[in-house]
Amino acid sequence: MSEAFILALDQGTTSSRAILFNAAGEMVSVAQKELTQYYPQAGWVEHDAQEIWAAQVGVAAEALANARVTAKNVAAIGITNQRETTVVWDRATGHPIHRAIVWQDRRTAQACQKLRDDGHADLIRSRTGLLLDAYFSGSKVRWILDNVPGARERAERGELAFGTMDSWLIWNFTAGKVHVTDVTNASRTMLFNIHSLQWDDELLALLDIPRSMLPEVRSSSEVYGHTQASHLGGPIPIAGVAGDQHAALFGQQCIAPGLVKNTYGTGCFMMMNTGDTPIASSNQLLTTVAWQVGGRTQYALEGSIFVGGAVVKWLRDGLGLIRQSSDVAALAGQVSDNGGVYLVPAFAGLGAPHWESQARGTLVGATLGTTAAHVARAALESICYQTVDVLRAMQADAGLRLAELRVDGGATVNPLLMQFQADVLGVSVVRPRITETTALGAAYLAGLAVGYWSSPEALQGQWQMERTFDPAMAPDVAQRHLAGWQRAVATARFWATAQGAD
Ligand SMILES: Nc1ncnc2c1ncn2[C@@H]1O[C@H](COP(=O)(O)OP(=O)(O)O)[C@@H](O)[C@H]1O
Ligand SMILES: O=P(O)(O)OC[C@H](O)CO
Repeated sequence: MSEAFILALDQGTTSSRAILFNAAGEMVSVAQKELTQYYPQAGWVEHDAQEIWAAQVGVAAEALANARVTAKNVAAIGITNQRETTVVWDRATGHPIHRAIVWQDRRTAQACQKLRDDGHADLIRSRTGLLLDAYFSGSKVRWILDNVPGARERAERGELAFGTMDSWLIWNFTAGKVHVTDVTNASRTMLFNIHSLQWDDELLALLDIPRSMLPEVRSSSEVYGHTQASHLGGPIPIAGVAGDQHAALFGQQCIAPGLVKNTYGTGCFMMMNTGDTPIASSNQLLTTVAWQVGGRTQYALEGSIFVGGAVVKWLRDGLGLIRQSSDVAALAGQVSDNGGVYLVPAFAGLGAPHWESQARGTLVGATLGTTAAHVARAALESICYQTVDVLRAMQADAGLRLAELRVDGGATVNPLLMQFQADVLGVSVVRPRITETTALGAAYLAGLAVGYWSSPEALQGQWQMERTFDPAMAPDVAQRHLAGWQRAVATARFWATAQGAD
């Protein structure tokens, strides 16, 4: 038989990608399509689920065509996806009943506050490992049921299905025959008990969500179904599913307890493998399922930063300071430091470890001497400071000090960002040869399920370092920067609480 490949589908916040990998874990071809972002009101973010499906199947076909590979040479498909983003569709027609509500969307912040005021936060934390926040899918599903006319009645009659993007794509690839998700995506819904690995009836009752809407929960590495032949020219087993941050942890080979990765995409997501035991955080981090592979469930601690690389998109699209994202390094590089300017990019509230949902973007320290270059620098630095806050919380929870931080994601191409990250962390930042580790992780999960690779351990030789950024800043200078950042965060929090906020 001619060479076989694994196709990874990475359905991200800003784009849908398809990447074909060979047995050595090398990228053979890539196709990508940007997604439309809808901002119908301040704090709301939506996606068109039909556009996502069309884009995903389109890039999958393109990746195969680019490599002149046909479906019969694809051993399996692995799916990885932006997590929490919520779509509800009609089981009979397959049509979404509302645009997908994206993880960044804050429309349910008040509803979550009400649940907190009513004393439900501890129950949610103990069952799901999550903080009670609008970030997760649960309150978004409820919003759709409460706001789309007739939705609740239809859901109660069993006519509607809920899913995150993995479920939605599998449903479409299998023409509505398979309605599943995996444990990692389920663990981000605020409806899933991470200890029993089951949907939690008490939480479903609390959020008034009928169980009949929910997908069946499966492991992260098994055959869920086959693609309809019409989509990619032949049936292909879909054999791996994981939320993108979980897939990145797997792709970075962080398969042993204590290993940590940070992904710099739209947001920044740091995860530490904690092994077979879920660790409850004392520092406002999330406890989540890392993956379930070969009957073994591993857990992770996570620090979720809502605005990471998105701050660069904001410099480009919101402020018009740069024409393309890659221009940011040159603009920020025009000045040797931030000139006392700090930007807290709390555009969607602050995530870990602050969890201040009412915070908004805050620029402090500007003078008449402040230029666009200082703002660009402050924007890049904000990604790094947020990462320091999360890493400190994680080290405190785990009781260890990290030797190095493995990084990946779109923004890691920026050397200025990576060097400043090492400087303020005081820890080496290690960039692997393949920074598409999210897709690679999904490919691994799928390949393991169909015997394309024999075991997670057998993959370990594939991880290769491309470049290490060692700390080069004097510790007292780093401390001064971090102190400035802390004051800026305090200002953002004051702004949120003093106003009563909206
Ligand atoms: N040179 C750069 N410097 C910093 N950030 C960048 C650069 N190029 C792209 N980005 C940011 O990286 C993000 C895209 O990364 P990606 O991993 O594709 O994200 P996602 O999976 O969230 O869609 C965007 O937010 C973009 O602004
Ligand atoms: O699409 P990304 O890479 O920004 O990841 C989004 C996260 O999964 C949201 O929790």
